[in-house]
Amino acid sequence: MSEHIEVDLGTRTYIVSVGAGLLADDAPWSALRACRHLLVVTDDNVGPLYLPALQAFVPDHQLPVVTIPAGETSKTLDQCTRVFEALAAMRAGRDAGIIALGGGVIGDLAGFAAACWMRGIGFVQVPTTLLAMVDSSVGGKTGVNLPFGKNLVGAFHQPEAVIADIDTLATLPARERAAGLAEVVKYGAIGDAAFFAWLEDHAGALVVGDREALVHAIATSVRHKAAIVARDERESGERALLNFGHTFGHAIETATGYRRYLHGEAVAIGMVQAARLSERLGLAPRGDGDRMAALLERLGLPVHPPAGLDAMQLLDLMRLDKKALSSGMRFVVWHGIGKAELRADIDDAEVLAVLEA
Ligand SMILES: NC(=O)c1ccc[n+]([C@@H]2O[C@H](COP(=O)([O-])OP(=O)(O)OC[C@H]3O[C@@H](n4cnc5c(N)ncnc54)[C@H](O)[C@@H]3O)[C@@H](O)[C@H]2O)c1
Ligand SMILES: O=C(O)C(=O)C[C@@H](O)[C@H](O)[C@H](O)COP(=O)(O)O
Ligand SMILES: [Zn+2]
Repeated sequence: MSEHIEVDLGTRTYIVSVGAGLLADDAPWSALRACRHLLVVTDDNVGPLYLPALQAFVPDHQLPVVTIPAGETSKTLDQCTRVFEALAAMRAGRDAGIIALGGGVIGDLAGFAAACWMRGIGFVQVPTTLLAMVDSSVGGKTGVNLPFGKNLVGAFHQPEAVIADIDTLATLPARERAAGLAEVVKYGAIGDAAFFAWLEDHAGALVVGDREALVHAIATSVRHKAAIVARDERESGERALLNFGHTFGHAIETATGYRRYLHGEAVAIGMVQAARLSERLGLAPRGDGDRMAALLERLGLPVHPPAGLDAMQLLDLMRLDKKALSSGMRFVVWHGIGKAELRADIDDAEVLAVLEA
């Protein structure tokens, strides 16, 4: 049984398919059927596991593949250049397409390469991590990191389709599953108190990778994201709520060289910091931050920032956040479980107090 969720963007509308066995049918191919050249981008964990399923559809020739070393430190312009070199070697034109097979690192990087090659070619997202299924494969934010900050070079470029085969989650390490659950908690925290309560009731099942619970969490998350993206594709307003916890989280990832924390782990810490900031400002009811931290901890996520990070350095990194305006930083503040708001009037001193706590 598969779920098909529409991301309604007019002529660029596409479907997110969530279900079992999708890699074994021709779903990733059908969206790119008109492409003269196809390139698969994957990483060195995912490729050996799931490339054979894609290759089965073209038994007569070897699929062109770029394999990136796994992990966040590969989300770079250098690795993106390898994709461009492969496209050039194939003599790929504007009718070429890319299949992004992997987690969010692969989806963001391959999507960015697709956005840039000849000013834009088609691509299909085939997410294989929970995080990529619930968040990164949907919505068209693509890009790479710089040492100065996360996703600083990027483009909005929507995929032609998203094929989330939940069978691939069977090989995903538990730590990676937990990282994906952080973004799932985010949807409940910013806009769906009933879903947040469901997550509290099903935390045990989610931690052990119960299929039914995961499918419900994925489909609910994708529905939330698809609806927000359809209303505000380019983050001129509401979409910024999806950045809850990310101003803090991205600064932590950057300050630790993209090595110490998975993105979802940094977001978990960042959401708790955003909750604490909101509590300090009297915006969130006291106790809701503790409730969120308790859920995240039960899901196996960190909720405290590491000791030894310099608060001023973090504040400086946060100033390069994409939500910032000439007037200063903007924060997604929290009004407690199920409600968040984008605000531009937050005093740096309050932020510093949270960073120093
Ligand atoms: N574009 C967006 O809207 C958006 C949203 C959220 C996160 N992101 C980005 O996504 C990235 C994080 O994505 P991620 O958490 O998927 O990380 P990731 O892509 O690094 O994948 C995590 C790890 O799991 C491995 N892996 C992937 N699928 C597997 C499978 N099925 N079985 C076994 N191993 C598997 C990978 O090789 C990697 O080591 C970050 O760069 C973040 O900034 C983007
Ligand atoms: O889709 C969005 O919009 C998000 O903000 C989702 C986030 O989970 C994701 O990490 C995103 O890549 C962050 O975007 P950025 O604009 O802050 O780089
Ligand atoms: Zn995120």
